[in-house]
Order: sequence, then C-alpha cells, then structure tokens
Amino acid sequence: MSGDAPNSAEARRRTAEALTYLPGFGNEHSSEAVPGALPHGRNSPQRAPLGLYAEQLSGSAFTEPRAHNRRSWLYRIRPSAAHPPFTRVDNGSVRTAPFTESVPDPNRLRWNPLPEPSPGTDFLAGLWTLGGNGDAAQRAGIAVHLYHANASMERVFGDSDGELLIVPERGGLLLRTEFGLLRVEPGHVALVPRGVRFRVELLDAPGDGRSPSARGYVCENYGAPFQLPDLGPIGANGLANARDFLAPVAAHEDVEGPVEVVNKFCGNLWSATYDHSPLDVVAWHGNHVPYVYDLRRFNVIGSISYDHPDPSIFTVLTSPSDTPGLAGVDFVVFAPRWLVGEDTFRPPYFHRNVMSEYMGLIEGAYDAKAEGFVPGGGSLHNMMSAHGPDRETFDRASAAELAPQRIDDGLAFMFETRWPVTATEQAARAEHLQQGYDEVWQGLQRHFRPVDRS
Ligand SMILES: O=C(O)Cc1cc(O)ccc1O
Ligand SMILES: [Fe+2]
Repeated sequence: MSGDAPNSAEARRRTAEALTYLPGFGNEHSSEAVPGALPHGRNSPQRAPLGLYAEQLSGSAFTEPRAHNRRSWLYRIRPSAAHPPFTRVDNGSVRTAPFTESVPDPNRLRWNPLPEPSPGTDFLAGLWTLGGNGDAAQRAGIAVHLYHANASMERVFGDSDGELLIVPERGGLLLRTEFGLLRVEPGHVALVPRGVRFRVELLDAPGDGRSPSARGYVCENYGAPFQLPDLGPIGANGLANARDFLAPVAAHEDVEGPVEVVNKFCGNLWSATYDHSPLDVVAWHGNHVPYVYDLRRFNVIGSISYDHPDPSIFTVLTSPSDTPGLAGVDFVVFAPRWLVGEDTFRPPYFHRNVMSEYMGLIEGAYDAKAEGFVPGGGSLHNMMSAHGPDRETFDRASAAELAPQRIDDGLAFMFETRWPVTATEQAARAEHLQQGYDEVWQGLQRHFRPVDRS
C-alpha cells in the first residue's frame, strides 16, 4: 500500500482497476454491498433489511410493454425524498432543446477541440452544448455536448431530462453512481440512465503526465432509452454483444454531511445541499442501470464482396422512435476493421442523407478525411447536406490498389439523428469552429469523358 490520500487520482486509479461488474445489457441485475441488504421474494417488505429504505426508480411508464419496461429497486440509507428544496443555479454552458438561439444551418460545420478549461473545472462546469434537436420536455430529441474538465466533481449530478451517453476522448473517468462504480477510459462509453445520480472523478490528475485534462463527448438522449439494434439477417450474434455491457456492483457512500446535488430539469440546473450523500444505495435490483462498454469489443461486420455498406451496419445502440427503423438517434462506431471490397471505392461515399450526422473522433484518423478532423473535434452534416470523402481521400482511394487493407489507426463515432441539429449560439460563434471547411471538397477534378475509353 502506498500512502496516497484516499481521494487522490492514484487511489482512484487503483480503485478503478480493481472493479468488478455484472455483465449483460438489459438484464435484470441485482447486487448488494452488504450481505443481506437485498430483500428476497418481495420488493417492498414491511421493513427493508438492515434498516434500509426501499425506493423504486422508474425509467419507463409503469404500463409500458414488458420488453420496454425499465425500473430498479434501490435499498438505501435514506430515501431520495429526504432533501431540501432545489433552487436555480447558473446553467453554465449547458443548453437544452428546443434550440431556438440560432437557426438550423444547412452548411457543413466542423470544430476543433474545446479550449483548455480554467483551473478547477469539473465535468458539469466543463459541459458545453454544441447543439441538438427535439424538446426535452416532450422527451424527444438529443443534445450533443462536449466536456473538458481538469477537476473531479465533489457535487453529485442527475439528469431528469434524459440518459447520458458519455464518450471519453482523453483521460479516464471514475463514475461513482447510485448503483456503484464504473471505470470509463477513452475507447469506452458509459451510459447513465435518466435520473441516476452520479459523480465524475478524474482518473488522471492534471500534471501527472498521463493526461493534462479529461475531454470527451456526451449524447444526451431525451427520447426512448438506447437499446441494442435488432440484428435481422445478421443472426443471433454480432455488432455490440449484450454480454460486453457491464453494470456496476453496489457500492454505497455512507457520508453524513453537506453534499451538493445538481438536478438538470427541463433545461435548467437546480441545486440542493443534502445533509448526506445520495450515493447511499447499499443494494439494488432491476434493469434501469448504468453500463460501461468497450468499443473495441464491437464486432464489426462489413462487405466481403463489393461496395461500401451504409454505416447503420456499425450501430452500437439505437433510440427508436414510433416509426420502425427511424431512430431518434443511433450511436455508431467506426472501429478497426478490414476493407476487402473488390472494384469498390472503399471509404465513405459521397452522399446526402435525410438523417443528420454529428461525428467525433476518439483516436487517430477517420478514413473519409485526410486532415482537419481531429481527436476531440467534431463535424456536423445536417439533413440533406452534401458530404463525403475530402478531395485528398477521393483521389487516393480512386487510385489505390485494392489489396486487403486493415484500418486500425482510428476510432470515430457518429450520433445520427432523425431531426436536424441546431447549433447553439456558443457553437455557431466559437473560435474553435473551423473556417473554410467547405474547401476540403474544392478542387475535385472533372473526370467526365462522354466516351469511356478505359
Ligand atoms: O459521413 C460520414 O462520414 C458517415 C458515414 C460513413 C459511411 O461509411 C457511410 C455514410 C456516412 O454518412
Ligand atoms: Fe455522412
């Protein structure tokens, strides 16, 4: 044992590395941190074990079909109801749908990474909304946020407006949630259900040489909770496998003393100072639970004959809408894979899409863009806006010798949504918005020959 302070980054990293998990997306999980804390045979005994309070947390209406029904039972030191009034606090750089500050823009937009945060910026203070769609109060649509933090949260956060898909790009995170702890490194994603309270701590202390700060992306999904996509003719296995999603085991925080709890509710941040930690759940069971998933576990499926398949083949999670096949948002990953298509233009094709595409880069490079699309940055190609390979990529891929090729130098992702994404004012005016993005498609030569002599 070293003499590190209990809440030092080093101590957190040791804790995170020793974590155990419960596998299986959508499972009916259960866990107890203290033997005997979880009641058996009923959810709500007259007196819950060990003097705990029983509480149900619902993520779906009570009456939704069983396949979509989500709830967990929490056995906690104090019920969540034991709190003082919430009062409004500054929303910082967090914005919420409906996004009315600016008009939706048909132009292709691309951003560099967020600038450095000022010292002492925690995950919530470092959360910066790029844009989104829908209406949080109608429980439809998404927000795209980025975060850039250099301090661990001391306060606790819960989002009443939607679930949070957290995509770290730089710096590992330790999520202390009501359900237990998750270690989330770049290349992993965490999914925190609507309303679940959690604290984000940094695994790498600024200045320890590992990572100067923690950076990443967040899809806040106001709509139907993310689920695994149907596999259709792919069969019973493939893409993201359910067993690779890991839920935490119960780990309670028994803290009597002031803890600030921030609740995002219909677009505003509200704060209350509790006289105890709300992360005091000693046992729980249910299916409304957080997960961590390692994107490198994604089973990439693609063409082994010809043509470039549509990127829906790379869907990790989907938030369905009332129209079959039309997602509120799909989360798609471009993971390392082989390209073997014969007589095929192998990178993403030129296209115009009724869906709107926000893309981010976790590591390396993306095969449609030779430069300018950088880790921590992002691009927005809204409904029907024309995009695809940049000039350099087009020229290279049109001339390439089509030997089998492994793409293993990058990890990119996309939030693809049925509604156009309106940028916030801060995103539309940001210094890190790239000027001249259109130029990547300038200079594409005319090659047309009315008589083909090839
Ligand atoms: O625009 C993009 O880079 C995303 C994308 C990738 C792909 O392989 C096919 C279509 C598509 O929109
Ligand atoms: Fe696209």
